[in-house]
Amino acid sequence: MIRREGKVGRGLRPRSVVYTSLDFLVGSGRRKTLLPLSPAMATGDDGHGLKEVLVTFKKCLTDNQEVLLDPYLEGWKGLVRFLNTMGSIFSFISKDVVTKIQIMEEFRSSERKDSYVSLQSMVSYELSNDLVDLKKPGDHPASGCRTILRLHRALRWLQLFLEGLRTSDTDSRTSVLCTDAYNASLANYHPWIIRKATTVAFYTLPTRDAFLENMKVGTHEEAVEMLGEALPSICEVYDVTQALYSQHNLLDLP
Ligand SMILES: CCCCCCCCCCCCC/C=C/[C@@H](O)[C@H](COP(=O)(O)O)NC(=O)CCCCCCCCCCCCCCC
Repeated sequence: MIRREGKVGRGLRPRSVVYTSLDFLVGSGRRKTLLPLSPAMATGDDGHGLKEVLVTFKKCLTDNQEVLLDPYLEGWKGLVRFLNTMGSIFSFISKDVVTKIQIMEEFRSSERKDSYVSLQSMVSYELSNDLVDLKKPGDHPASGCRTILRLHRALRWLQLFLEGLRTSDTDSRTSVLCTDAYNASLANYHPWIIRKATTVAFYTLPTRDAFLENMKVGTHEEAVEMLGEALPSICEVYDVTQALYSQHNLLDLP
């Protein structure tokens, strides 16, 4: 049983994250139907630790600095599995990520799949074919460019949170680390209601020690060491994507 830091988590009954139309749907609201998840993705119980997940981001970058979409999505799927072990209060967040992963996977299995091999090829293909709503929502509400932008902003949160976790004292509160990382990144793009729900969910996060254990990487020291090894590739993927989006003026897509 994971020990919780705040009051909100007490008395929570674990339930597997199974998406139904009755669940609180957050996000664009453009896709109301979610495809069923594999049991591992739904419960988070795949027996793997966070190391394997974070290492996946290493595989994203090619020698010529292209970000490959398949490992990028694999990394996100692993993060969703991990998030699902944190309790059902986070299901509104994992649902949103799953929806975005599914949008991207559909591109990767469409007849235009070759245009979505990397973020660079996706940007080039979607822009040259006018497939992106640049100023306001229009005919392309779920373009690859805007969908990846949402995940890209979340990757910044992950980077800041993991760095906080890595460098903090043993008695630091994960809810504070998480809130600080959120306020410095994603919160700037979320409306009040999402910020509120998110901050409440953060209060249920386990203690730093329990969190490190849940990563299944070995001792706390080993977990911290692993974060130090994994973070540079996450930062690199973030920086390359940021430069790509900045170069094409895509950082504010609606
Ligand atoms: C471990 C605690 C996890 C805390 C997660 C912190 C991130 C909080 C994000 C809150 C998102 C709320 C849900 C809805 C968001 C959408 O409105 C919004 C905009 O999308 P739209 O333009 O299509 O409408 N979506 C987004 O901004 C994307 C959010 C993606 C959140 C990804 C969170 C991944 C969490 C992975 C946890 C893994 C932790 C590992 C650490 C060791």
